[in-house]
Amino acid sequence: MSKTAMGASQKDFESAVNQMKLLKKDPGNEVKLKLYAHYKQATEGPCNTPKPAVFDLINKAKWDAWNALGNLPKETARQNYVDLVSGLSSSSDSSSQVKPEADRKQAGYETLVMTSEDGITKIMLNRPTKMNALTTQMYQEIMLALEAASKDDSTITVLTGNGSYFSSGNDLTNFVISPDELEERARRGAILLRDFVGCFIDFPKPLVAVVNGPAVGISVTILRLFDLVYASDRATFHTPFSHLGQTPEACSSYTFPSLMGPAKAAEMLIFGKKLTAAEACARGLVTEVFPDSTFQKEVWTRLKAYSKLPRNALRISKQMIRNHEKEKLHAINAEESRILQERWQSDECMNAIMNFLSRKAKL
Ligand SMILES: CCCCC/C=C/C(=O)SCCNC(=O)CCNC(=O)[C@H](O)C(C)(C)COP(=O)(O)OP(=O)(O)OC[C@H]1O[C@@H](n2cnc3c(N)ncnc32)[C@H](O)[C@@H]1OP(=O)(O)O
Repeated sequence: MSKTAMGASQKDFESAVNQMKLLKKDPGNEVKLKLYAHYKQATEGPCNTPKPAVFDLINKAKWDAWNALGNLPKETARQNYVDLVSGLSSSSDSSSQVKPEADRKQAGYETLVMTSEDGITKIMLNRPTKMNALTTQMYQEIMLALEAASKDDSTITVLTGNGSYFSSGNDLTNFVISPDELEERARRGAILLRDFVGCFIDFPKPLVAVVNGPAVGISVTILRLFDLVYASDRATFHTPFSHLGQTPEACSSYTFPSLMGPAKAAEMLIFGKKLTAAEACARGLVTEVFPDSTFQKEVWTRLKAYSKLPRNALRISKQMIRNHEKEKLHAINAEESRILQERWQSDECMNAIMNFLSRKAKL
């Protein structure tokens, strides 16, 4: 769609609105909120409706997005809307050409980069501008990637993050839903969580976390299910569950007390104390800390050497260490997921999410 010196014409705008109706792929909540806000600004001007009630999550998120545009001129909003739709249409045009199943599986992941060389399969979380926050799609892709890695001929599997963060944990926009969807979404979220954590409990090969930067929430608790955790000295480890009206997951209600003792576990899991990499190492959550300046070089040199060790011996030793606890871990995982299903429907949790989304609270 061409721009004129005056920006998008009314005709361009109307055509973009129609194009949106034909879009095959859901562009995600974040883009939908931006489109909504620019549409309202282009057609009605600055936000002019009363702020919805705090528990009306979906309308509140829409109102916030529109209100955030302030006095943006209608013409600019119109142009932004047209640009947004045009970006979406071109990406969906290219992805709508149906690829053969085999090709799609190879090209595969939208939120991860998966590579395999020197006996190491690397799964890299790839949403660096969102601090690798974990969307529903990402949980699903990680499960698929782990399944593929468990069957490939690599010796070691590595999980790491692209950009400055390892991961900021669960993507809080997963919770932007209308109140009548809440119960069903919480139910599905609990199943997703149980299956996701289950993949780590059952993973058959040595699994290594290369923690390139800060880790939050589930990206911290899951670490106890890895065999090695290497951290940059820039990494921090933060589990602010109570602040979010939530409770521990990934078996951490059991693994953390048994790893560091109940008093230290309580400091992290109940009171949300953020640990430095050195503190996490002292508590046994991290295997070794490296200076950030040499982190990648040192870690990958080490892992390449380990990957040359006899593959079956590594795999069997890992299973011998882990098998004692497997059944117990699955039971704990199921119970933690059940409790979170209830928590996600609580006022405490909804308030905390709204505070983050309206930028009132950050960790
Ligand atoms: C179904 C399974 C559920 C499993 C249960 C799991 C529970 C958890 O993991 S609880 C932990 C949840 N995570 C958080 O509460 C972190 C929230 N994020 C933050 O507090 C901050 O973003 C930060 C401290 C991680 C980073 O702050 P800062 O360096 O100032 O960067 P920004 O806040 O500007 O972030 C850049 C960009 O990324 C978006 N983002 C970051 N983290 C998340 C997140 N967890 N969920 C959604 N979005 C996130 C942030 O909103 C910014 O986006 P834009 O404003 O669009 O640039």
